[in-house]
Amino acid sequence: MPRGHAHAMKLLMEKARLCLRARQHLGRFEILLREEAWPCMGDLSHLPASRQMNLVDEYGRHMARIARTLFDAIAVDLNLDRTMLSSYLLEDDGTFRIYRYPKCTNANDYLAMEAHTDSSILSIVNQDEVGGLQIWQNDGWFNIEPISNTLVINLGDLMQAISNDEYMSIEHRVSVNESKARVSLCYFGFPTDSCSISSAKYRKFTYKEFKMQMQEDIKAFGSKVGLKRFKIDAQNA
Ligand SMILES: O=C(O)CCC(=O)C(=O)O
Ligand SMILES: [Fe+2]
Repeated sequence: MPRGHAHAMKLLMEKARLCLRARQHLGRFEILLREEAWPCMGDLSHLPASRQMNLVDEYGRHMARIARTLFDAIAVDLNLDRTMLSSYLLEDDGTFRIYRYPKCTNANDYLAMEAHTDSSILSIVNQDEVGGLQIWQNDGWFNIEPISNTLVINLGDLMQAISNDEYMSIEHRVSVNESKARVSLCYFGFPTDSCSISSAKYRKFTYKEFKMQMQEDIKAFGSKVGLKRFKIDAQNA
Protein backbone atom coordinates (compact mmCIF):
# COMPACT_ATOMS: atom_id res chain seq x y z
CA MET A 1 0.00 0.00 0.00
CA PRO A 2 1.45 3.44 -0.88
CA ARG A 3 2.58 5.03 2.38
CA GLY A 4 0.83 8.37 1.90
CA HIS A 5 -2.40 6.68 0.94
CA ALA A 6 -2.24 4.31 3.87
CA HIS A 7 -1.83 7.22 6.21
CA ALA A 8 -4.67 9.19 4.62
CA MET A 9 -6.91 6.15 4.76
CA LYS A 10 -6.02 5.50 8.36
CA LEU A 11 -6.91 9.07 9.29
CA LEU A 12 -10.13 8.85 7.33
CA MET A 13 -11.18 5.64 8.99
CA GLU A 14 -10.19 6.92 12.40
CA LYS A 15 -12.27 9.99 11.80
CA ALA A 16 -15.19 7.92 10.63
CA ARG A 17 -14.93 5.55 13.53
CA LEU A 18 -14.48 8.25 16.11
CA CYS A 19 -17.19 10.43 14.69
CA LEU A 20 -19.58 9.60 17.42
CA ARG A 21 -22.72 11.61 17.40
CA ALA A 22 -23.97 10.11 20.58
CA ARG A 23 -22.12 8.53 23.41
CA GLN A 24 -24.73 7.67 25.91
CA HIS A 25 -25.23 5.48 28.86
CA LEU A 26 -28.60 3.95 28.27
CA GLY A 27 -29.25 1.92 31.34
CA ARG A 28 -26.94 -0.99 31.11
CA PHE A 29 -24.87 -0.34 28.03
CA GLU A 30 -22.43 2.15 26.77
CA ILE A 31 -23.54 2.66 23.22
CA LEU A 32 -21.24 4.17 20.63
CA LEU A 33 -22.98 5.34 17.50
CA ARG A 34 -21.30 6.53 14.38
CA GLU A 35 -22.85 9.46 12.70
CA GLU A 36 -23.41 7.67 9.41
CA ALA A 37 -24.88 4.61 11.03
CA TRP A 38 -28.50 5.60 11.23
CA PRO A 39 -29.28 6.30 7.57
CA CYS A 40 -28.07 2.84 6.59
CA MET A 41 -30.09 1.05 9.22
CA GLY A 42 -32.71 0.52 6.54
CA ASP A 43 -36.00 -0.30 8.16
CA LEU A 44 -34.96 1.37 11.42
CA SER A 45 -34.30 4.79 9.98
CA HIS A 46 -37.93 5.83 9.75
CA LEU A 47 -38.42 5.22 13.46
CA PRO A 48 -38.12 8.03 16.02
CA ALA A 49 -34.67 8.24 17.62
CA SER A 50 -35.98 7.08 20.99
CA ARG A 51 -37.40 3.92 19.42
CA GLN A 52 -34.13 3.30 17.61
CA MET A 53 -32.33 3.64 20.92
CA ASN A 54 -34.70 1.17 22.53
CA LEU A 55 -33.97 -1.31 19.79
CA VAL A 56 -30.24 -0.81 20.19
CA ASP A 57 -30.61 -1.30 23.93
CA GLU A 58 -32.65 -4.44 23.40
CA TYR A 59 -30.15 -5.77 20.88
CA GLY A 60 -27.34 -5.11 23.38
CA ARG A 61 -29.20 -7.04 26.04
CA HIS A 62 -29.52 -10.05 23.74
CA MET A 63 -25.83 -9.86 22.97
CA ALA A 64 -25.01 -9.75 26.69
CA ARG A 65 -27.14 -12.84 27.22
CA ILE A 66 -25.39 -14.71 24.40
CA ALA A 67 -21.96 -13.61 25.66
CA ARG A 68 -22.86 -14.83 29.15
CA THR A 69 -24.03 -18.22 27.89
CA LEU A 70 -20.96 -18.74 25.75
CA PHE A 71 -18.56 -17.59 28.42
CA ASP A 72 -20.14 -19.76 31.11
CA ALA A 73 -19.86 -22.80 28.82
CA ILE A 74 -16.18 -22.06 28.19
CA ALA A 75 -15.68 -21.52 31.93
CA VAL A 76 -16.95 -25.04 32.61
CA ASP A 77 -14.54 -26.39 30.01
CA LEU A 78 -11.68 -24.48 31.65
CA ASN A 79 -12.76 -25.38 35.13
CA LEU A 80 -12.70 -21.72 36.16
CA ASP A 81 -13.53 -20.65 39.69
CA ARG A 82 -17.32 -20.18 39.60
CA THR A 83 -17.19 -17.29 42.06
CA MET A 84 -15.14 -15.33 39.50
CA LEU A 85 -17.52 -15.71 36.55
CA SER A 86 -19.44 -12.47 37.05
CA SER A 87 -16.28 -10.39 37.34
CA TYR A 88 -14.64 -12.06 34.31
CA LEU A 89 -17.61 -11.01 32.20
CA LEU A 90 -19.61 -8.05 33.36
CA GLU A 91 -22.95 -8.20 31.59
CA ASP A 92 -23.88 -4.64 32.53
CA ASP A 93 -20.86 -3.13 30.87
CA GLY A 94 -20.63 -4.43 27.33
CA THR A 95 -19.79 -2.01 24.57
CA PHE A 96 -21.88 -1.95 21.43
CA ARG A 97 -20.61 -0.35 18.25
CA ILE A 98 -22.34 0.20 14.97
CA TYR A 99 -19.89 0.59 12.13
CA ARG A 100 -20.48 1.78 8.64
CA TYR A 101 -17.55 1.31 6.28
CA PRO A 102 -17.90 3.40 3.14
CA LYS A 103 -17.28 1.75 -0.22
CA CYS A 104 -13.83 2.41 -1.52
CA THR A 105 -12.15 2.10 -4.90
CA ASN A 106 -8.82 0.27 -5.13
CA ALA A 107 -9.97 -2.15 -2.47
CA ASN A 108 -6.70 -4.06 -2.74
CA ASP A 109 -4.72 -1.07 -1.55
CA TYR A 110 -6.70 -0.27 1.56
CA LEU A 111 -8.14 -1.79 4.68
CA ALA A 112 -11.35 -0.73 6.36
CA MET A 113 -9.92 -1.81 9.70
CA GLU A 114 -6.30 -2.69 10.36
CA ALA A 115 -5.32 -6.12 11.68
CA HIS A 116 -5.75 -6.37 15.44
CA THR A 117 -6.92 -8.57 18.26
CA ASP A 118 -9.82 -7.47 20.44
CA SER A 119 -9.02 -6.63 24.04
CA SER A 120 -12.32 -8.10 25.16
CA ILE A 121 -13.19 -11.43 26.71
CA LEU A 122 -15.22 -12.13 23.61
CA SER A 123 -16.83 -10.11 20.84
CA ILE A 124 -19.96 -10.81 18.85
CA VAL A 125 -19.98 -9.55 15.28
CA ASN A 126 -23.08 -9.30 13.16
CA GLN A 127 -21.93 -8.41 9.66
CA ASP A 128 -24.24 -7.64 6.77
CA GLU A 129 -24.24 -9.45 3.42
CA VAL A 130 -21.36 -7.35 2.06
CA GLY A 131 -18.78 -9.20 4.17
CA GLY A 132 -15.15 -8.21 4.59
CA LEU A 133 -14.25 -9.66 7.97
CA GLN A 134 -11.06 -11.72 7.72
CA ILE A 135 -9.14 -13.74 10.29
CA TRP A 136 -5.47 -14.74 10.28
CA GLN A 137 -5.25 -18.49 10.00
CA ASN A 138 -2.53 -20.84 8.79
CA ASP A 139 -0.32 -17.97 7.65
CA GLY A 140 -2.94 -16.27 5.56
CA TRP A 141 -6.05 -14.11 5.66
CA PHE A 142 -9.23 -16.14 5.61
CA ASN A 143 -12.56 -14.56 4.62
CA ILE A 144 -15.41 -14.97 7.07
CA GLU A 145 -18.15 -15.18 4.50
CA PRO A 146 -21.42 -13.66 5.72
CA ILE A 147 -24.12 -16.21 6.50
CA SER A 148 -27.55 -14.75 7.12
CA ASN A 149 -28.87 -14.93 10.69
CA THR A 150 -25.43 -15.93 11.88
CA LEU A 151 -23.23 -14.21 14.42
CA VAL A 152 -19.45 -14.40 14.47
CA ILE A 153 -17.78 -14.83 17.85
CA ASN A 154 -14.23 -13.52 18.19
CA LEU A 155 -12.28 -14.48 21.28
CA GLY A 156 -10.36 -11.59 22.79
CA ASP A 157 -7.06 -11.04 24.60
CA LEU A 158 -8.53 -11.43 28.06
CA MET A 159 -10.02 -14.81 27.22
CA GLN A 160 -6.58 -15.87 26.06
CA ALA A 161 -5.02 -14.80 29.37
CA ILE A 162 -7.75 -16.35 31.52
CA SER A 163 -7.53 -19.63 29.62
CA ASN A 164 -3.73 -19.72 29.77
CA ASP A 165 -3.55 -19.66 25.95
CA GLU A 166 -6.07 -22.46 25.41
CA TYR A 167 -8.60 -20.10 23.81
CA MET A 168 -6.47 -17.84 21.66
CA SER A 169 -7.37 -14.27 20.78
CA ILE A 170 -7.91 -14.14 17.03
CA GLU A 171 -6.18 -11.62 14.81
CA HIS A 172 -8.66 -10.10 12.38
CA ARG A 173 -9.17 -7.18 10.04
CA VAL A 174 -11.81 -5.79 7.70
CA SER A 175 -11.27 -5.42 3.97
CA VAL A 176 -12.99 -2.72 1.96
CA ASN A 177 -15.57 -3.27 -0.73
CA GLU A 178 -15.36 -1.42 -4.03
CA SER A 179 -19.06 -1.19 -4.73
CA LYS A 180 -20.98 -1.37 -1.47
CA ALA A 181 -20.81 0.19 1.96
CA ARG A 182 -20.73 -2.34 4.78
CA VAL A 183 -22.47 -2.26 8.13
CA SER A 184 -21.59 -4.35 11.15
CA LEU A 185 -22.96 -4.49 14.67
CA CYS A 186 -20.31 -5.42 17.19
CA TYR A 187 -20.71 -6.24 20.86
CA PHE A 188 -17.69 -6.50 23.14
CA GLY A 189 -17.82 -8.20 26.54
CA PHE A 190 -15.36 -7.09 29.22
CA PRO A 191 -14.52 -7.90 32.86
CA THR A 192 -14.95 -5.57 35.81
CA ASP A 193 -12.13 -3.04 36.21
CA SER A 194 -10.94 -4.68 39.40
CA CYS A 195 -11.08 -8.20 37.98
CA SER A 196 -7.78 -9.89 38.66
CA ILE A 197 -6.56 -12.14 35.89
CA SER A 198 -3.90 -14.71 36.52
CA SER A 199 -2.80 -17.90 34.83
CA ALA A 200 0.44 -19.81 34.59
CA LYS A 201 1.65 -17.99 31.48
CA TYR A 202 0.74 -14.46 32.59
CA ARG A 203 1.69 -12.37 35.56
CA LYS A 204 -1.26 -11.27 37.63
CA PHE A 205 -2.94 -8.10 36.37
CA THR A 206 -6.27 -6.36 36.71
CA TYR A 207 -8.36 -5.37 33.74
CA LYS A 208 -7.79 -1.75 34.77
CA GLU A 209 -4.01 -2.26 34.55
CA PHE A 210 -4.42 -3.88 31.14
CA LYS A 211 -6.38 -0.87 29.86
CA MET A 212 -3.91 1.62 31.28
CA GLN A 213 -0.97 -0.24 29.74
CA MET A 214 -2.77 -0.28 26.42
CA GLN A 215 -3.39 3.45 26.52
CA GLU A 216 0.27 4.10 27.37
CA ASP A 217 1.43 1.87 24.51
CA ILE A 218 -0.92 3.49 22.03
CA LYS A 219 0.43 6.89 23.07
CA ALA A 220 4.04 5.75 22.83
CA PHE A 221 3.96 3.45 19.78
CA GLY A 222 0.71 4.25 17.98
CA SER A 223 -0.75 0.81 18.59
CA LYS A 224 -1.35 -1.58 21.45
CA VAL A 225 1.24 -4.12 22.51
CA GLY A 226 -1.43 -6.12 24.29
CA LEU A 227 -0.96 -9.36 26.14
CA LYS A 228 2.76 -9.61 25.42
CA ARG A 229 3.18 -7.01 28.14
CA PHE A 230 1.95 -9.45 30.75
CA LYS A 231 3.38 -12.72 29.48
CA ILE A 232 5.83 -14.33 31.85
CA ASP A 233 9.32 -14.50 30.39
CA ALA A 234 8.22 -12.50 27.37
CA GLN A 235 10.47 -9.73 26.23
CA ASN A 236 8.40 -6.66 26.90
CA ALA A 237 8.54 -4.24 24.04
O1 LIG B 1 -16.72 -4.57 11.66
C1 LIG B 1 -16.32 -5.71 11.91
O2 LIG B 1 -16.76 -6.71 11.34
C2 LIG B 1 -15.23 -5.93 12.92
C3 LIG B 1 -14.95 -4.77 13.79
C4 LIG B 1 -13.84 -5.08 14.75
O3 LIG B 1 -13.07 -5.97 14.55
C5 LIG B 1 -13.66 -4.27 15.97
O4 LIG B 1 -14.35 -3.26 16.17
O5 LIG B 1 -12.81 -4.62 16.80
FE1 LIG C 1 -11.98 -6.41 16.30
